[in-house]
Amino acid sequence: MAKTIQADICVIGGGSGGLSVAAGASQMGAKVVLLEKGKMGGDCLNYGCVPSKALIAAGHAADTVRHAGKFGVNGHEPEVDFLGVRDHVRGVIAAIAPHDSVERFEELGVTVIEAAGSFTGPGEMIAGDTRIKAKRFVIATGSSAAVPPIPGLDHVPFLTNETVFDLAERPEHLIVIGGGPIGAELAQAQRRLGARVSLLEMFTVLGKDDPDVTAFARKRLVEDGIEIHEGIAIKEIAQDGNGIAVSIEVDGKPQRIVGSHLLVAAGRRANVNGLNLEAAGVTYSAKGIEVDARLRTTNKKIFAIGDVAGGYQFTHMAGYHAGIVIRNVLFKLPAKVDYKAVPWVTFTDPEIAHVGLTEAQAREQFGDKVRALKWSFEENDRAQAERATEGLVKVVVGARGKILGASIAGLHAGELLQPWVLAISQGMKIGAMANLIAPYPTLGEVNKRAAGSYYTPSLFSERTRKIVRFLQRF
Ligand SMILES: Cc1cc2nc3c(=O)[nH]c(=O)nc-3n(C[C@H](O)[C@H](O)[C@H](O)COP(=O)(O)OP(=O)(O)OC[C@H]3O[C@@H](n4cnc5c(N)ncnc54)[C@H](O)[C@@H]3O)c2cc1C
Ligand SMILES: NC(=O)c1ccc[n+]([C@@H]2O[C@H](COP(=O)([O-])OP(=O)(O)OC[C@H]3O[C@@H](n4cnc5c(N)ncnc54)[C@H](O)[C@@H]3O)[C@@H](O)[C@H]2O)c1
Repeated sequence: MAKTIQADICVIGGGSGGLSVAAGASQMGAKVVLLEKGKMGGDCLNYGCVPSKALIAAGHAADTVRHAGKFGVNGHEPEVDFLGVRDHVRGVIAAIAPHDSVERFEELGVTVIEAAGSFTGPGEMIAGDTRIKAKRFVIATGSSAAVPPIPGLDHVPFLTNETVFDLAERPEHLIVIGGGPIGAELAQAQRRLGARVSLLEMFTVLGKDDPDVTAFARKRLVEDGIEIHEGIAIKEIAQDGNGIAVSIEVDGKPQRIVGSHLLVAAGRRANVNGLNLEAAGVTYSAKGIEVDARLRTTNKKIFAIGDVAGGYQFTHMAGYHAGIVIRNVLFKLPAKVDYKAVPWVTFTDPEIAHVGLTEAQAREQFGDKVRALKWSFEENDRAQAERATEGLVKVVVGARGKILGASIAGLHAGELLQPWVLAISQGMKIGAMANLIAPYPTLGEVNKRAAGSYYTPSLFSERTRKIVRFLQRF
């Protein structure tokens, strides 16, 4: 017979979103139950951001050795110990894991149940042998790799983000399906660690970002030796001896690529299976759980946050959602999401970072009032010293210099983006960035210079010259 617990909030899923709600709500005095069916920390810690960034760091180390010659330092082809790389990735996860552990959450006063939750009605669910009745539920069950319906894919072994970080040896030839952030980041890391890599993308690599900036990442992926096949259709996948054969069509012509390993990174699907959402009156579609601007589902006592809510699928958005839910549930405030300053970074080398509107989106909304300001990393002294001159800041401004969006390609683009996130969230104008004193020599000067270029046409015009000449008479 199941025992019953009463709670103020029951959180389903101990990943980026669920842990933030549970920790916050419990420390603010609510009685919280947290259900986790897998590993605490969710995708980000165990199968996502953390292992991917650790693998990228290993790839970067290999690349630094390989190309050290440009600094006059003995550069050579590095020897990569793949087991050592795997240990490094596991070590990084282990260093962060205590922060997300059952022990820490129980110390914070959260009741953690390590079992899958399933609704049995609009206000209760069952997890293992426990029935939970709660005033509010927060569904934070995340997403998993979507497996495209390609003939033959279900008959061959393939890797996803849940298994790729367990590889104990270098893949001889890794075929990656999907050129989004997961595909591009992992393709480059694996290539730099010595694998041959083929990247297959039905549209364009990193197609969600501004092509002016993604061009820099794409160029480097090619220079690294990744074989990119864009605009292709995958017709069939089959076992070929010990390898895997992928038949593709490029401009109507068939081609066959045989690799040793296959990684599927073709988008995500929301984790709703087994939740029995029908019993709770929660509506969902293939995109995820339907939510309103307060992140309430069709059952107003049940919220959905993070990847399962189907919008921006980033750890920082799951964290942002958690804050909105806490304000709604604990403080009874009608807090709503505001997506005007959502940043994201793809951790290829060079990094690609974006916030706000792209130039195309801004022109669609504001027509020819929009100006795009660009500044190249080549003009930055620090980038020259670091030999990292391949990069660009592109800022989109509207009427009276209002900052609408920014995209950056280049070394540390993710760090360089942050002032633009603040500027857009605070509704600032371009003059604010143009007038700040940027320390020399920093990469951050590119932001000031891009902003300053807004004034170039009027500052160096014939009209200004006439005014200056006139004023010099006195
Ligand atoms: C390879 C990769 C790299 C990424 N890199 C980045 C990055 O650099 N930056 C970034 O911002 N984002 C990145 N992401 C995205 C990021 O991982 C997700 O956006 C984030 O983890 C979403 O958090 P969440 O809380 O919604 O879900 P998750 O963190 O996935 O947590 C969901 C949890 O719910 C549990 N669960 C599911 N169903 C149930 C159930 N019925 N009962 C109990 N528990 C359940 C799962 O076991 C899981 O632990 C990356 C993703 C991948 C795959
Ligand atoms: N740095 C980061 O912040 C980061 C890193 C990794 C993942 N993520 C998050 O995870 C999400 C999922 O990443 P993702 O890369 O899997 O998804 P995605 O949807 O961004 O990209 C998937 C790509 O696969 C392609 N594709 C789909 N089916 C295909 C097929 N049959 N053949 C060839 N190509 C196909 C799509 O055209 C698309 O370009 C991202 O959108 C992002 O929200 C973030």
